[in-house]
Amino acid sequence: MASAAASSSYSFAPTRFSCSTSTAIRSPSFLRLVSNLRPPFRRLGFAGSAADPIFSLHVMSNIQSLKSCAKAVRGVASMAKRSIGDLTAADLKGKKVFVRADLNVPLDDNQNITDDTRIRAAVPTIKHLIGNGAKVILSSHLGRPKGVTPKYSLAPLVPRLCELLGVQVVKADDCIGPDVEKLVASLPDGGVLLLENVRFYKEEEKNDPEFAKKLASLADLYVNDAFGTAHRAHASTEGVTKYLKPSVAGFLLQKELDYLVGAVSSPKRPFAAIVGGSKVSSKIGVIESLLEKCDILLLGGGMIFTFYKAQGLSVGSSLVEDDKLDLATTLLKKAKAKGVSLLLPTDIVVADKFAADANSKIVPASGIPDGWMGLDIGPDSIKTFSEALETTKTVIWNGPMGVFEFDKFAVGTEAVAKKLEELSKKGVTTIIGGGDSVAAVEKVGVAEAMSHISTGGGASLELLEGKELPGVLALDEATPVPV
Ligand SMILES: Nc1ncnc2c1ncn2[C@@H]1O[C@H](COP(=O)(O)OP(=O)(O)O)[C@@H](O)[C@H]1O
Ligand SMILES: O=C(OP(=O)(O)O)[C@H](O)COP(=O)(O)O
Repeated sequence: MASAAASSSYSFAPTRFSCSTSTAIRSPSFLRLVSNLRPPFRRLGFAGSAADPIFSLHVMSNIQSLKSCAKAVRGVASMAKRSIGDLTAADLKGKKVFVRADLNVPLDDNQNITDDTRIRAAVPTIKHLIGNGAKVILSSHLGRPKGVTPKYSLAPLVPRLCELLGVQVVKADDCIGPDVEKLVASLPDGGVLLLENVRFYKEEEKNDPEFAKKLASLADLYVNDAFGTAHRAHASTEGVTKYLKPSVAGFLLQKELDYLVGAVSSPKRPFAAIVGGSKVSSKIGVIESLLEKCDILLLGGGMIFTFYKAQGLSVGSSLVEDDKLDLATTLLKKAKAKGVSLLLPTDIVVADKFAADANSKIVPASGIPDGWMGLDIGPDSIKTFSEALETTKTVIWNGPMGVFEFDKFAVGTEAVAKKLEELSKKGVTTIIGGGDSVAAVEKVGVAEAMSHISTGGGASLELLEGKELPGVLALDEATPVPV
């Protein structure tokens, strides 16, 4: 399992080259390869910005240099998935495109969007389709409804979508059926129709073929940009691809794969991974997989106490998984055997109870008193971790260093977030692998600085574990690179 990501069947290789073709490529590794080419073999035009890095690199180059790039990239990634950038304007003009996005955003009690990150992340793909005169049929789930549930309607998303896209978005009351078909038929080129929550049908999560066929019948081609749901084999993420060709990746999905597979599989070194969060059991796969690739592994969060106990230290009333002590020992041995520098915190902030107003003190890792629980890493550990990260070129972070929801125990997590901001500004590739780490960098206000922040918690975890995502696997394979 550990090396699965490196040899994954979906990845970031450029999909086709020809002497006269302008090929859109989005891949940090590819950018590095191309930037290493000497002029006159390099003529590059960039679109996008570091702050909104849907990298779009248009390479118009000498065929010989493209062949050498292709060869080198193929050495890293075996098979690529076809992406929206591979479709020409003629492929899109006037076509009905079924776009599966993950617009599963948090709403408050008044149905106001409290974080629109996922909507903003879906915009580049939709705008590209609008700009090329396609008719966009936009689909998503929201929450986990059991049947039709007004609270989970996608209606509250319409104003924000209109605002971000700069066009009128028509909202359907269903996602299949005659009324939807009529709305699709009246959609102008460049128009956007938002279907109702696809999970209002139980057939969606069952990946029911008949339901998938009904969704597919609405459109001419399929774009999957729902990275956050790509680990689900549902009708709108997987089943539909059997009935709609071409089925390609959107810009967001492509970018997530570029970073979480591409940059992690062939990182600029030294490559450091920071793994935290609550339990070892939820991160075993990630740690094992990253041990195959990284040079430095920094561990924090609740999981460290299982490692300490495995080494014979007292952990007081800290979170421990007693059934994972052998595993912790195995992971420590594996790191040693692989020459990975695995660092555990040397000091801990302990609390007398699990509460925001708990009494706290800093103790060495070997001196956790009975009745006290470790809720954050201490200042010495922050210093050691910061120094270890100083010379890195790529850093991936998954899981907070402590109970960052309580301000008193958020110091370690915030220090790591700030260190990553500093490194990012120096050109280090910084990847935040979804989940609570995203909340942490947002809380600290350093999200903008990061190279990539994943929009999928579960999906990014599965990718980092080296698992293949059904929503990605189902997409068309890219045309092999002619060399
Ligand atoms: N020392 C600790 N003791 C108990 N819980 C912790 C500790 N450190 C971190 N946590 C908790 O871990 C949770 C996040 O864990 P996890 O879901 O594994 O991370 P992520 O969502 O980033 O993948 C947070 O709610 C945080 O409070
Ligand atoms: O929010 C999501 O996942 P995440 O909480 O793991 O990031 C996705 O929209 C997937 O939702 P699901 O876990 O209900 O399939």
